[in-house]
Formats: sequence, structure tokens, C-alpha cells
Amino acid sequence: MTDKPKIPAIELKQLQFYYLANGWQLNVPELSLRVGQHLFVRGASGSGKTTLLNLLCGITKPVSGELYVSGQALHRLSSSARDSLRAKYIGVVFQQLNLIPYLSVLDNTLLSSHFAGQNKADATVRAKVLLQRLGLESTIWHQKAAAISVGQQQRVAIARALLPKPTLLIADEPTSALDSDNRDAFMKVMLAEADSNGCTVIFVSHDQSLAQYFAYQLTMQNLALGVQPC
Ligand SMILES: Nc1ncnc2c1ncn2[C@@H]1O[C@H](COP(=O)(O)OP(=O)(O)OP(=O)(O)O)[C@@H](O)[C@H]1O
Repeated sequence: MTDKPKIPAIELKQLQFYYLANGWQLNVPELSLRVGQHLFVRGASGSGKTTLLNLLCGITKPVSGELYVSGQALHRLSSSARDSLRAKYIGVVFQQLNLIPYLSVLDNTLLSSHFAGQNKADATVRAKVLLQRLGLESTIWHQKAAAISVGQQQRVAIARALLPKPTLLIADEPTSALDSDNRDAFMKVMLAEADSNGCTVIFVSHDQSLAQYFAYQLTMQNLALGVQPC
């Protein structure tokens, strides 16, 4: 008996995207990631990292080509179908973090499990464990997001992204405000949490020192040439 071929976590084929406003283009001839692979994507400012992540999490749609996440053809889905796929299966940490300033640390963390339709009591228990592992003690759980430091906000954002146990985690420069000790803890917790759920990780940054945490790496330049992560 032969094994069934495994569905890649991510698959891009002849993907093209451009901004109507200025014609800036992103072309990806080919990209394939296995389930559970952790990829570091590096690129200079303006090289298209955020644009790529917005495509991968279905916020924007390619102009042409194919984009599959866990076998789901994102390029064929409506905007609302992409939104519900993201809520259930994709954890995202944006550069702007997108925390709700007037909600508490704990309630911000719980938002993702709410949108993924998960049980609140179970999610609350897991959220507290995650926050603690990220160095966010119970003394700040009930403070408003607006009242904590940017470094603390970054950790709340990753806790929120990880809480629903996504199959894909996408992170855009999530450690820029952390000191080296907290950054180290952040990277280790993020990757260990992802591993325990078999979650694929795509992490973009222009900070080369973070590449040491990843088995696979890619530059935006190589991505545009269709080179596979190595
Ligand atoms: N909404 C938009 N409309 C038009 N052009 C855009 C838009 N967003 C980004 N761009 C342009 O697309 C290119 C890629 O931008 P993008 O934000 O993806 O790069 P980046 O690598 O994430 O940059 P940074 O590291 O500075 O965040 C840039 O030239 C940028 O000016």
C-alpha cells in the first residue's frame, strides 16, 4: 500500500499581485511549505513582506495565480469565506498588533477563540497559561491594552494568535519592541506552542539575528525567483 500524498500547508503557483494605486508588483512563481515547517522570511523595508502575509492570510486576493492554505483554494474564495477560514485556522500577528485598546489583556487574548467559536471557559484557562509562559503575570491580565507597554502588547498579540491552536501562524515583525531576554522567551514559547499543535509558522522580519530560531529561511529576492526555502 502506498502512502497518500500529504497536502502542503501552503502552496503558491504563478501568484501575481499588484497595487492599483502605484502598480507595485509581487510575483511568486512557486512556494510550497510542509505541515509543521517553520520559515523565516527576510527582506528589506518595502520588499513586499507585509503584502505577502496579507495574501497568505486571505486579507487580500491575488490578481492571478493559485494560493492554497491547507488545500483550500484562497484565490477562489469570497472575502467572507476567507475571513472565516482565517478565524478558524490562521493565527496572525500584524505589525500594528490590532489590539482593542479599551479591552483588558485577557479579553484581547480571548477574542481569537471567540471568533473561532471555541468554548470560553476552556479558552480562559489556556489563555492564562499562555500569558504566563510569555512573561505576562496575572497582575496585568485585567489592565486595558492601552495601559501596557508596546513590548507587553506584542506578547498579548502572539498569545491571541496562538490561543485557538491555528494550523498556520503568520507573524510580521512581532518582536521589534522586546528586549533580548523577552525576545528569546517570546521566540521559544511561540515555536514550542506551534510545535505542540503541528502548526506551520511563517515569520517575517528584517532582523537577521532571529533567523537562528528557524530551520528554513528565504529572502524576498529568492521568493520572487521561485527558489524554495532551505
Ligand atoms: N496599500 C498600498 N497601496 C499601494 N502601495 C502599497 C500599499 N502597501 C504597500 N505598498 C507598496 O508596496 C511595496 C511593498 O510594501 P510592503 O509593506 O509589503 O513591504 P515590507 O517589506 O513589509 O516593508 P516594511 O519592512 O517597511 O514593513 C512598497 O513599495 C509599498 O510602498
